[in-house]
Amino acid sequence: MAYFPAFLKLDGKKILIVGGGNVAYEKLEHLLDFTKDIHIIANEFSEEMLQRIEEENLVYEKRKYKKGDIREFAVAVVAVDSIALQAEIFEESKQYNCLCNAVDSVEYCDFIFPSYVKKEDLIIAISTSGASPAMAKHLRKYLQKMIPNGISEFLQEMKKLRKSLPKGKERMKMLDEKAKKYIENWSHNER
Ligand SMILES: C[C@@]1(CC(=O)O)C2=NC(=C\c3[nH]c(c(CCC(=O)O)c3CC(=O)O)Cc3[nH]c(c(CC(=O)O)c3CCC(=O)O)/C=C3\N/C(=C\2)[C@@H](CCC(=O)O)[C@]3(C)CC(=O)O)/[C@H]1CCC(=O)O
Ligand SMILES: NC(=O)c1ccc[n+]([C@@H]2O[C@H](COP(=O)([O-])OP(=O)(O)OC[C@H]3O[C@@H](n4cnc5c(N)ncnc54)[C@H](O)[C@@H]3O)[C@@H](O)[C@H]2O)c1
Repeated sequence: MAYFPAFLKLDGKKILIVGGGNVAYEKLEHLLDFTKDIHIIANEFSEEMLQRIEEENLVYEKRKYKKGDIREFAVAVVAVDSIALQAEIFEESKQYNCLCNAVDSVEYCDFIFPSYVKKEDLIIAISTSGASPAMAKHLRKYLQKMIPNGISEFLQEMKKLRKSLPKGKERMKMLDEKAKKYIENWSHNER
């Protein structure tokens, strides 16, 4: 079965990253675009990871993962170089209703990280269902070049209009035409 694309609300949800290497750093960077409530446990941390942790004032522990560590977390990202530990934490996560992502095997993932383009309110998520993360990355770069930066202001304007005008067919028609026109003029909009 394919993955269901959903946008997860992280407010009030505690995130645990296990691992302090290159992949943990990439996952941390992506999570930081959406939440600061991140706790990290690893027996070794890379320099860049430690620097980012300090910049963001995150809680971290330099030690081995131990059973039960995920208890208080809503989401766990297991970025360690051991498939056995990824499997173990995934199994454990079921006991605590914790959503788990394991970086080496979709078998041990409740969800996978998409590649994404983010321009304030606009978020476009891309997934290849794990078939080719490299392809997801290049498709992201392609879309990033295509979408004008001005889209953030355009979305703000649309948001204001939606709030200020009364609900109904007329508002729907007007918003639909404005959005259609914006995309038709894509090439004239500032990149
Ligand atoms: C999109 C992105 C988001 C992010 O990380 O936030 C992401 N991987 C990215 C990059 C990337 N990852 C890898 C390469 C090397 C080239 C290649 O293998 O293609 C590159 C490219 C690079 O780094 O240049 C290697 C790799 N990745 C996974 C495995 C394990 C396996 O497949 O078995 C291995 C093999 C390890 C090995 O054996 O060496 C697994 C996963 N990686 C996913 C996400 C999930 C599926 C996403 C999907 O396809 O829908 C999934 C299933 C789980 C997860 O991580 O959640 C991010 C791009 C962000 C961006 O730039 O936009
Ligand atoms: N999903 C992806 O996007 C992706 C991309 C490339 C590689 N990978 C896979 O990700 C894995 C990690 O790669 P990396 O380059 O970050 O490795 P790394 O060796 O740089 O980092 C591994 C980290 O795991 C920590 N660790 C290991 N056992 C631990 C334990 N018991 N308790 C706490 N921490 C522990 C280490 O201290 C270290 O910080 C590899 O197995 C690789 O195949 C995934």
